[in-house]
Amino acid sequence: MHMPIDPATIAIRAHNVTLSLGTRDAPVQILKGVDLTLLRGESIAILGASGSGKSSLMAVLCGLERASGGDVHIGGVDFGALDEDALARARRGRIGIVLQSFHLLPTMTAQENVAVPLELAGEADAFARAADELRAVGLGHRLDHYPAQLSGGEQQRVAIARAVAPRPTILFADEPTGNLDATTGVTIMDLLFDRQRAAGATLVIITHDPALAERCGRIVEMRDGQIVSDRAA
Ligand SMILES: Nc1ncnc2c1ncn2[C@@H]1O[C@H](COP(=O)(O)OP(=O)(O)OP(=O)(O)O)[C@@H](O)[C@H]1O
Repeated sequence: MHMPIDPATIAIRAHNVTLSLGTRDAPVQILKGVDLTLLRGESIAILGASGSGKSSLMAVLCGLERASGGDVHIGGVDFGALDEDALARARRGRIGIVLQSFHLLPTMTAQENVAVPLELAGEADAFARAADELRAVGLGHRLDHYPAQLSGGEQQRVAIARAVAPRPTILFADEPTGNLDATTGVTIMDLLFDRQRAAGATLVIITHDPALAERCGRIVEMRDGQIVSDRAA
């Protein structure tokens, strides 16, 4: 028997989500009716072959891409009903994203990269908070370094600090260790789980790596734009 889920425990609820891209004459059905409920504080791996729709699903779940059909509620807010400004406001501070290729701003120091989003979110002590977050990922001695002066693993630590600093309720990581060697990758994942737990955030990790997926509490598998399995790890 299924127990009903308390709505207060839901971080994201996607219902019958479809995504169609391409041109009007040649549309491509990328997501084909995805139902997914993610709970507060849980960690979920989204596993699937290249082209199965993992990144597209993430883009829809975090409001970067609008679903063509169905609906996405994040923290109880219906993202489909928001205009662009309201969507940007709703995303800010609520959603953190870590990508494979770090995406740090090259003209800003590590501390500035972390502080600027905090300032945008209206934090009064953004630079002090940024320094604290960088210390928490072991980069207290690299505050004034520019991305080009940091190793790949260090850059990903900055990206994690930046994503976590605004205390998001949901953290997305798309192949976060894809550009790192295996040992650095494990260290980075340890940090990501550590910071997730500290923030009490829901963590969604997109990966090809079954070993990494097994470290999450739950594994969702995609194939050809659909979820084909959803199980506890
Ligand atoms: N703008 C677009 N127009 C048409 N098709 C697209 C567009 N963006 C993505 N696709 C297609 O949608 C499918 C899903 O892509 P997506 O990037 O979500 O897959 P993925 O599972 O994340 O793959 P990977 O692991 O290789 O990153 C692919 O077949 C891709 O070619």
